[in-house]
Amino acid sequence: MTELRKQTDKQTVLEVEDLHTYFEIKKWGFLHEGYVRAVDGVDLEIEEGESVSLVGESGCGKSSLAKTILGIHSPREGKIKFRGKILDFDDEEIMKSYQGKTGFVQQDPYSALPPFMSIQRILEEPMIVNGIKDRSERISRIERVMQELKLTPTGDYLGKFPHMLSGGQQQRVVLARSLVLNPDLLLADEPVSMLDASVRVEILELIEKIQKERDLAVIYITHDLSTVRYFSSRILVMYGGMIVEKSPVVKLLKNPAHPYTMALLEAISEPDAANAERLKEVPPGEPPSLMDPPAGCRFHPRCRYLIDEVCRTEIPPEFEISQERSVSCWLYREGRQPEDVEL
Ligand SMILES: Nc1ncnc2c1ncn2[C@@H]1O[C@H](COP(=O)(O)OP(=O)(O)OP(=O)(O)O)[C@@H](O)[C@H]1O
Repeated sequence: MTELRKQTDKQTVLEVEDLHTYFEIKKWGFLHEGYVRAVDGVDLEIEEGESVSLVGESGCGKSSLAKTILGIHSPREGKIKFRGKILDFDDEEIMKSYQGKTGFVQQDPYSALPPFMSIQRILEEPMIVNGIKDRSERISRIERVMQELKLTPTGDYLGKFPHMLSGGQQQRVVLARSLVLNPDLLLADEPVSMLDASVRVEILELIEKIQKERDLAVIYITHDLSTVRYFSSRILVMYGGMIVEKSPVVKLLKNPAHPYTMALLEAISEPDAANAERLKEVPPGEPPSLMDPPAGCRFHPRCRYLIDEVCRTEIPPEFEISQERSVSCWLYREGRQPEDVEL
C-alpha cells in the first residue's frame, strides 16, 4: 500500500513493498523444521532528509527489517526500490554500489569496529573498497566527517585503536565510517542502547545534526519510545513482523490508535530517558512466536479490545484513519475514526 505522507517536493529515497524475510530453522542442523517469519509483509517509504523511527518490542523483527533493507539478508518476497530502481539482490555490482549509499550504525560499537585496525584505516577502508584511489581525497573526507562528529583534534584519534576510545567515541567512529561515502540513507539500529546514559543524548543529537545538515534520510530503530520525539517526524510501530501503525510522532504520542501502541505508551507514562528499557515489560503476555504466529491479528491474544468474529481469523489491512496516519486494526473497520474508538 502506498504510504500516507505529507506531500513534499523531496524525492523518495527508499520504498519497501510487501517485504518478507524468513529464516529457515533446521533440527539437528539439517532437518527442515519451519521458518521464523521475522518480516512478514512490510511496506514503508522514506524521502530525502526525513527521519523515521521504527519501534517495537525485542524480537518483533526490527533488525531483520533493517538488515534486509541493507542487503545483508535477502527477502523471500517483496521489493526494495532505491531512488526509484528495484534492487536486484543477485547483482553484486548493484548491491555494492547500493551499500555505498546506505550507512549502518549498530548497537554495539566495539564489536562493529575491527580491533586491530587504526581509526584512520577503519575510516579509509570503505573508500578503498569502493574504488576511491586518490589518497588525498580519502584523507580530506576523513577530516570532514571527523569534524562533523566532533572527533577533534583529528590527530588525537587517527593513530589510535578502537579499545583506546570510550564507548561514545567508538560510536562516533562507527558513524564517521558510515558517512565517508556520503550515503543517502542511514539506518541506526539502537545506536545508543549500549552507551552510558551520559552520552546517549549527545549521540542522538549528533545524528539529528548530521541528518539536517546532509539532508539525510534516517531510519532510527529503537525499543525506547521516549527517545523518538527528539528527532523523528514519523513513527512506524512494528509487532510480530508487521507494521501495525504509521503516524506523525506528535499525533501518535498524543493519541495512539493501535491497542499495541497504546500499551507501549502506557509503559512510559512520563516519557523521559529514565523510563528507558521499560518497554520490554509491557503489554502483559508473551510476544507472538514468529515460527507459528497466531492466525488473524498477531496482537489478538494480548488485546483488550478483541473483536471475536474477525480478530482471531483475519489479518487486518491498513486502514487510513486520518491524513498521514494508518493503522492495521479491526477497530477501525468501515471508516471508523479514532474519535469513534475508545481506547
Ligand atoms: N539470522 C537469523 N536466523 C534465525 N532467526 C533469526 C535470525 N535473525 C533474527 N532471527 C529471529 O527473527 C526474529 C526477529 O529478530 P530481530 O532481531 O529482527 O528482532 P528485533 O525486533 O530487532 O529484536 P531486538 O531488539 O532484540 O534485536 C527473532 O525471533 C529472532 O530470533
